[in-house]
Amino acid sequence: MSDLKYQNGFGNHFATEAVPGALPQGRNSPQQVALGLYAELVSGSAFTAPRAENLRSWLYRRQPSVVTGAYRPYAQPWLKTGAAEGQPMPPDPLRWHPVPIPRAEEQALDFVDGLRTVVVNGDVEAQSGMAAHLALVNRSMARRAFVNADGEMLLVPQEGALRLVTELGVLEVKPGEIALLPRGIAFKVEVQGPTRLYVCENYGAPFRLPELGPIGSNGLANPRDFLAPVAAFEDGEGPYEIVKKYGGALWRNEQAGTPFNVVAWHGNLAPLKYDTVNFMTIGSISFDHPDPSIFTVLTSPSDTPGTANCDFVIFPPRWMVAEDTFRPPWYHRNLMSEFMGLVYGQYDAKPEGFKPGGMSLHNGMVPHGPDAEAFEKASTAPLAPHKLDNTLAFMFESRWRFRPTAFALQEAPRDAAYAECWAGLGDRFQQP
Ligand SMILES: O=C(O)Cc1cc(O)ccc1O
Ligand SMILES: [Fe+2]
Repeated sequence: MSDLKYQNGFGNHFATEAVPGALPQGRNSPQQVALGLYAELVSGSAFTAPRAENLRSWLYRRQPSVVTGAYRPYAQPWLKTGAAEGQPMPPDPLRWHPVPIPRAEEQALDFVDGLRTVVVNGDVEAQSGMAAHLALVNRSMARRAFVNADGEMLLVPQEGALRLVTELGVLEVKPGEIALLPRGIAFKVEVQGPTRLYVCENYGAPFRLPELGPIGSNGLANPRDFLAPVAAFEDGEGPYEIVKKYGGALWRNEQAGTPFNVVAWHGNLAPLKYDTVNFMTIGSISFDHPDPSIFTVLTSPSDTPGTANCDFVIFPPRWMVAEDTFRPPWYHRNLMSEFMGLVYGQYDAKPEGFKPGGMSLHNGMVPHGPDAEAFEKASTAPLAPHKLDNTLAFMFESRWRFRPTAFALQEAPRDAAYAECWAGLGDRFQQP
């Protein structure tokens, strides 16, 4: 990893130039931009969105993005979009073991070709819903960029580090960190070896920090820990391939030069990275297991208050101190649908069966909770303060039911015996 520079602060209005004097001062679109650059505005919201939700950045670049070729369809049969491309969903809990990362000699996969959609919901044309993908990657993108006009992408690396070259600069992320790439911003993914990541593709309202209510003005994910890149552009000759996701399909074209030609930019629409070690967890210091919403890092609201299009929730290392309390999650059924992954370590509700790199799906109103072994242990454990350490699980939680893809049901290593993990929960009623 190199010593990249970053700018701090979720939602900040950043200003950065890779060459001194490139950024216009006092106006956005002077008659002539310095250094022969072109001005280009990228909006992540309607122009008229309320100030608190308005997202846009000004890019000063060597050529504007209109200088490109015509698009033709690009085949990526594993990439699916919206509920319509999912399979019928049984009302069962589902779980998968880690999907192996193919060896580069067997099947070379970059980020675009390595995407495997696991679950989908919503409708991309209605700007609502999301997909959870895996990306199984063993090769860097070289003169190829990806642009997702269908949604913003939240990357959760699980194995292997990523170098993300974006129009707005370079970010490096490793397991334990996440990256948020705004809709429509070109990026490419460089890897160092076999790499697995979870990806949330959010068709809905952009992710933002959750309201804190009575928690107050600090805590959970603090804004200053989100890092944006500084302006950087690449040199190098030769054509570039642009792969664009647009309307649920992939398209490709060739253009003469690199899209990573932005010499300066300013604004609040920017890729971000965040290290989950900076998440300030809050939990019970008296009794009872709180709702997992206390672990929300980012939320994409829907048009119903408090009922998210998608919440990104983490289960990081933390102390368990609650008295006279069954400390793991309770048994439950929820309106919301829960897709989970495990970056590393053990998850307290499923210490053995849920593997790092694996996935689980508990859709709306599907009962779930600790497996029989976890129940037994937690029901009899001494309630001394206990650190859940070396662990990071996460959840993409959505108001819309997820549909698994054909890949998830037929290709991925599904744990066919998942439901048996609860079979040992016998009737223990003691009639007085
Ligand atoms: O089901 C799960 O494992 C996720 C979850 C965790 C928790 O602490 C409370 C509720 C919940 O859905
Ligand atoms: Fe749950």
